[in-house]
Amino acid sequence: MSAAPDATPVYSYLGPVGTFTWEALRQVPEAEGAAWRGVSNVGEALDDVMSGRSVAAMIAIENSVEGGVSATQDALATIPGLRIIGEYLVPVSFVLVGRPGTALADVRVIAAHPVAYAQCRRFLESQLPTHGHVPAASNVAAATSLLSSELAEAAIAPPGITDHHPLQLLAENIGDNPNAVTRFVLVSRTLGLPERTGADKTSIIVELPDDAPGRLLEMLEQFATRGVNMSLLESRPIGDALGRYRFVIDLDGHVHDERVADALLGLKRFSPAVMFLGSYPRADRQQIEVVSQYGDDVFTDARDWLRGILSGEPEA
Ligand SMILES: O=C(O)C(=O)C[C@]1(C(=O)O)C=C[C@@H](O)C=C1
Repeated sequence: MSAAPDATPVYSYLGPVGTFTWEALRQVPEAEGAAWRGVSNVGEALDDVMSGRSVAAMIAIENSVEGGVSATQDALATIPGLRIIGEYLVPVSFVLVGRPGTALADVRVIAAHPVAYAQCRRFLESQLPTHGHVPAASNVAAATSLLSSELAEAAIAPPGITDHHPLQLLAENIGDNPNAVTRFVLVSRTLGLPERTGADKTSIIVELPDDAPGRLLEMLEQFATRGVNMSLLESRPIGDALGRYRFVIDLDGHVHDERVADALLGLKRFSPAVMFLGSYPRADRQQIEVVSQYGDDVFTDARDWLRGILSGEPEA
């Protein structure tokens, strides 16, 4: 799982070893026996994929407490050609660690990954109300920074960090929500569209044509009128002016499902910018229940009927 001989596929992930992103990559059977490249941020991971340095990258996309990871959503919206090919869930919990001999009362500054920091607010506000925060590239990087720098007295890290580094546990289970989960996606440019499994998700990013009243409803109607359920809808600023947003959307189903394909065609006619980010198996492998009126055969029958009319066949 380290240095890559020429033909060995490389997978990029937010390193170093032991991050939650590393945990997510351990769930990918194809990455076993491949070379793993630990990088410092999402941009670097995606750059590896775009340049061909790696076949795929694992990146965090959403946390159940903190919401969407904006760096990931914005990168996927602006880098064309990237495709999500898999989804993975990792339960996340956090500990506070310091250099040996440190007491909780000594802590003035905490090193932490911003997404981890945001998930530990309650503990920090009650136990260390006057602390400062230095951002770290990852949870493990936050912890190891204590060993090479005196910038912070403590770090937010994954449980188990003290098994691998000479650090002292200051507090356990400091996350606001004991059931917190982070959702990761495996992103590639070259590994093809995953097959339909019946338990799939499709991710897209959509812009509205203008800000006329009812445009958002018009976008949502594309799904409602085809029986397509949404499991995620988030807005992100486009960035060129105040009040302009793009929508990050997850749909139940695969682009090979007729109802999903038809909804995408409707969206494409309506929106000036639709980005297809991929169809891939859901992490929970839960089969999607499709109302019979939106089954594949209903769409193909309707198409056959129209084809008959166009070719002049008499109606049966
Ligand atoms: O620092 C890590 O361990 C990571 O894998 C990064 C990351 C993230 O980017 O959201 C992953 C899960 C946690 O929610 C906090 C941090």
